[in-house]
Amino acid sequence: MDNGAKGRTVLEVGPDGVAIITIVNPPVNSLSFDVFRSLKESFDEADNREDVKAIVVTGEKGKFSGGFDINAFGIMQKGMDHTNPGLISVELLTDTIEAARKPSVAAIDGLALGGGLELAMACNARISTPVAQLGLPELQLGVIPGGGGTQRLPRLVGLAKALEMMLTSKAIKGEEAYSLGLVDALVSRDKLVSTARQWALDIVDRRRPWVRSLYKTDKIESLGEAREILKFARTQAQKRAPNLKHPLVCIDVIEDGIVAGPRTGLWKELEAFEALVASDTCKSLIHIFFSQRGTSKVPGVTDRGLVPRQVKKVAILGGGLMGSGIATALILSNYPVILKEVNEKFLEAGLNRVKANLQSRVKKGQMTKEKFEKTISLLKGTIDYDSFKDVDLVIEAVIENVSLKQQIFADLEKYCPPHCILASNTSTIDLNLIGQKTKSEDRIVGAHFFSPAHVMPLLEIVRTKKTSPQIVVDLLDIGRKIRKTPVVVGNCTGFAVNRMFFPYTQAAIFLVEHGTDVYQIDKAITKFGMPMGPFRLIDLVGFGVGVATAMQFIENFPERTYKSMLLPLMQEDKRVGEASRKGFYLYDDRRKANPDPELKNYIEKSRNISGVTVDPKLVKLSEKDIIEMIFFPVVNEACRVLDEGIAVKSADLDISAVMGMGFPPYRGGIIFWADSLGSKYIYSRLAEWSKLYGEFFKPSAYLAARAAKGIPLGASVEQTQSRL
Ligand SMILES: C[C@H](O)CC(=O)SCCNC(=O)CCNC(=O)[C@H](O)C(C)(C)COP(=O)(O)OP(=O)(O)OC[C@H]1O[C@@H](n2cnc3c(N)ncnc32)[C@H](O)[C@@H]1OP(=O)(O)O
Repeated sequence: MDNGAKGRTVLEVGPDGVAIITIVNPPVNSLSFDVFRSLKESFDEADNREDVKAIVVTGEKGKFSGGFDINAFGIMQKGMDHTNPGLISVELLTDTIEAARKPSVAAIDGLALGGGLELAMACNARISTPVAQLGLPELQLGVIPGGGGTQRLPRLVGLAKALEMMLTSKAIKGEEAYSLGLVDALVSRDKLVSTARQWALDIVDRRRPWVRSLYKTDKIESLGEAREILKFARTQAQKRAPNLKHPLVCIDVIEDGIVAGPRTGLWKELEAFEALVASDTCKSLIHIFFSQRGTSKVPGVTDRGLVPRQVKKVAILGGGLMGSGIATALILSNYPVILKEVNEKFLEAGLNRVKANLQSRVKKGQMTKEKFEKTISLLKGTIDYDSFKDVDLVIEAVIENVSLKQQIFADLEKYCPPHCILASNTSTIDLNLIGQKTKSEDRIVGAHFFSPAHVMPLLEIVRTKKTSPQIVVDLLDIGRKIRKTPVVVGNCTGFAVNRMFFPYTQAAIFLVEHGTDVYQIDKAITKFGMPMGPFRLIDLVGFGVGVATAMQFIENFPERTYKSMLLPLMQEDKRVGEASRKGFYLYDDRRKANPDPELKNYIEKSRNISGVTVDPKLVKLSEKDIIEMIFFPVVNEACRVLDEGIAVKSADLDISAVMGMGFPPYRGGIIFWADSLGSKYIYSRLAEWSKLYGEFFKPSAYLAARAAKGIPLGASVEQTQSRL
C-alpha cells in the first residue's frame, strides 16, 4: 500500500447519495488493523457528509472479505499493536456501523468469512451472490468470533444453525444463507452493487426495514429451549474434541448473550477472544494455517517463473487399493484417466473399486446420480500400453517390488510421449533405483498418496537430484487441482512421512516387549489426540504392509531399528490385522475393536526370542512417559530428515505429520510441538533412554547440536546462523 499501510478502504459517493465503501487488501481483503482504522474513517466521513444518505460496504475484485487478518494474531500475541479489539467490536462494528444515523447494506461476493461476515452482519441488510461463501471459521484457528459473531449469527439464523456453523467452521453458500435469513436478497454479480445501493435508499425511505441484528429476537429460541440446544452442543463438542476448550468457551459466550442480553454477550465474547488469542491452541492452529499454504513455496523450484503445463490425460498402473483411490481422486477433479491392469480380471476389479468409491458418495448424498455418471465416464480401462501415446502423466501404483517397477518404468519410457511425467506412488523405495533402467530420470518423480487416496489430504511429491523443476511445478499444480496439500520432499527410503512413522510403531513395539500394556499405549496416544493408537493402526494397515516396510528400514537404517519378532509371530497364526479380524485386537461383525487376552502369549514368545526381560519401570509408565517415549523418537527422526535436506523446512514436516500421520493440528505439528517442550528437554530424555535401552533412542546430531545451544528445532539454518 502507498503509505506502508496493510490495506485500506476507499470511499466513493454517487450522485444518488449512496456512499460506497470498498475494502482493498489483496488477496482476500482481510481486515487488518489498518483496514479497520480506515473503515472507521470512511464510516465517520459518510455519516457526517450531507450529500450521503446511505452506505454500501463491499470488497474489491469480487471478494467481500476473508476475515480478520490472520497475521494480526501474531502481532497481538507479541503485543506489537495496542489497538484494543473492543474498539473494533463495540466501538466500530456496533456503535459506529450498526448504530449509524444512515443505513448500511453489505454487498457480498466471493467470501464473507469470520470478521468479514461479522462486518456484514453489523450492516442493516445483506445482499449476496448465490455462490458467495459465508461463515464463521474462527474455531478452526483456536479462537471464537471476536466481532460480535457469537451474538448476531444466532439472532439472524437461530441458535441450532448458528452453533453448527461456528462449531464446524463450515461456510454456507449465498443460496442457503438467503433461505436462512442471513442475507436479504440474492442477485448476480453484475447487479450486486446496484441492488445494494437501491436497498440502502429503500431503507432510508422506509420501504425496507432498518434492522439492527444485535437486537433481533424473532429467531432466538425461548430460554428453556435454548438451554437444551446448548447442552446438546456441549456434549457433542466434548465428544468430537475432548482436548479442546475453545468450542466450549464459544457455547458459554453465546449463552451469556441469551441470558444477560447481547451487549453483555459482546463484552464476554471480547474477553474470551483476547484470552484465546494468547493460547497455545491458537498459536498452533495459526502455524498450521500458514504452514499449509507455505508447502507449495519451494526455493529453487517455484521461484523460477515456471508455468505448470496442462495435463489433459492421466494413466494409472495398478487398480488395487492405491491405484483405484488415485484414479478416483483424479476423475473427481475432471481428469480423464486410463487405468491399466495386467489382465481383464484384475482390471474389472480395479474399475469396480473406483465405482464403489463414487457410489459411496452417492449413498451419503454427497454426489448426484448424474454427477456419478459424468465422473465415471472419465475412466477407461486397458490391459496394454496402446493408449499411452498421448498421456501427459502416468502414476505407477503396483506392489512394492523394485525389479517390477524398474521394468514398468523402462516400458513407460518406450510407450509414453517424451514430455510425459513419470510418477511412482511408492511409499518407501528409492526413486533412483526405480528409474535405473531408463534415460528419463529428469521426469521421474514420486507422487506418494496416502490411503484411502481419494480421501486423505496429503500428497508427498518426491524429487530426486535429477527431477526437473518443471516436473515438480506440474505436480504441485495437479496436487492443488485435486484438492490435496502437496509437500515436496527429497528422495530416500521412506521419504518424510514414513521416515517419521517408522519410529512411531517401533517405539510402541519396544515398549510392549519391555512390559508396557498394548491397550494402555493406544489409550494414551489417542488421548494425546491421534485418531488411533499405534497398535490399532498396525491392525488397520495390515501386518503385511507393516513387515514389508520394516524390512526396508532394517536394510537402510540397521543401527536404529528395533528388531522384534512380534508381528511375524502373529502373522504365522494368520493374525494379520483387521482384515483377518484378529491382530492386536479382535474385531466383531461391526468392526469394533476389542482387547484380546491371548495377546500376552505372543508378546511373551517374542520377548524370549529377543532376549528381553520385563522392565518394571516400563510396566508402570505414566501417560506422559508413554507419549514421550513414542513421540520423541519420531521427533529425532524428523530432525534427521531436516538435517539431510529431505524436507525443505520444518513447517513441511509439521504439515506432513498432521495430514499424513493424523498428528493433532492443535499441537501445531511434530516439530512445533517439540519446540513447545524444548530441544534440551527432548535431547536429555533421549540420551537417558539411549544409555538404558540402546541405539534406537540415540539423539541425532541435529538434535544434539540444537539442544547444546538451546536453538529451536524448527529454526531455519539462516535463523540458526544469526543466533550463533
Ligand atoms: C475477529 C474475527 O472474528 C476473527 C477472524 O476473522 S479470524 C479469520 C477468519 N477467516 C478465516 O479463517 C479465513 C481463512 N482463509 C481461508 O479459509 C482461505 O484462505 C480463503 C477461503 C479465504 C481463500 O482460499 P484460497 O482461495 O484457496 O486461497 P489461500 O491460498 O487459502 O489464500 C490466499 C492467500 O491469502 C491469505 N489469507 C487468506 N485468508 C487470510 C486472512 N484472513 N488473513 C490473512 N491472510 C489470509 C493466505 O495466507 C494466502 O496467502 P499466500 O498467497 O501468501 O500464501
